[in-house]
Amino acid sequence: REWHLNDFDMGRPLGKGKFGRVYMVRTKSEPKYILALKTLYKSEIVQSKVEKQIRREIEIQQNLRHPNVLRLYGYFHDEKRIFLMLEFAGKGELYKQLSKHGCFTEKRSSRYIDQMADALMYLHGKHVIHRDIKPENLLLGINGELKIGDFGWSVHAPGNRRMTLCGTLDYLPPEMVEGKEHTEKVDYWALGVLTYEFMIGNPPFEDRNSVNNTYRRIAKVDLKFPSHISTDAKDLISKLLQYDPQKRLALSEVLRHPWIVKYRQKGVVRESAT
Ligand SMILES: O=C(Cc1cc(-c2ccc3c(-c4nc5ccccc5[nH]4)n[nH]c3c2)n[nH]1)Nc1cccc(F)c1
Repeated sequence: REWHLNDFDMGRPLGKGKFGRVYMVRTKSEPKYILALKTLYKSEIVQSKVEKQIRREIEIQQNLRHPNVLRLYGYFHDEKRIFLMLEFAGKGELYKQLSKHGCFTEKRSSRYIDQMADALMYLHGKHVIHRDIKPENLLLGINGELKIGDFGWSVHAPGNRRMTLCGTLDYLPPEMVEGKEHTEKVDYWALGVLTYEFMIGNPPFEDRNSVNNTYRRIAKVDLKFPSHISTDAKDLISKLLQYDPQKRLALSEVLRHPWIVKYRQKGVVRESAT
């Protein structure tokens, strides 16, 4: 069906995404749905020459259905703007929780990584590489479930698009730092970085003062753990942060890893990844 801006009651702003703002809105007609309406300005999209990327992101996200992937229900536009009807995530942005707590407990981190691995298995099953996994792109549903919210850099595998290195380098694997061909295995590396950051509060190869040194530390896999990290957690992270993409632990193995299994919510039935 065709949607228009006047189908919605406007709520409060939820955040400033890239290229535009996101508002909490509700449909006027029954059943009243709450969703996150993202506005993208056509002028900005044209100026930044990202039209193709936005089209790809819409096309990818519209066809994804997974409990840990934020839904894109549809979109519409007027002469100046494009409007995206995105799923409303009841508990907001994960990185705000991470900065509020500093870091998460092993149990909370393990449950998030369990959900991430499930979502990534689903995406890779559709030959979608995310390529931009980081706390800023994750949202939390009303029951605290994790939702991957952004596909700005996802491509159909295998990708080797030269990407402008905007944003953090912390999640880049060696093969992308070295501009080599990359596959879905870049997401395995990022999953390792994410696990580390959830538990320690900062990414493993970060050097706040020098971008070059972050590159160097990534290429060297210069991985150090604080003493309080459990052996199981260190084992999983080390098996994901392997220089050689082929050596990285497969997602199916992540889902069976002791550090993931021991914290898995009892009685939670996992929808088998289709
Ligand atoms: O730009 C994004 C990603 C994106 C998602 C969001 C976003 C931001 C916030 C929310 C929220 C939300 N819930 C909250 C609850 C409390 C406080 C804040 C909250 N934000 N729910 N859903 C959201 C979605 N901003 N940007 N997707 C996109 C872009 C272009 C094309 C396309 F198909 C998708």
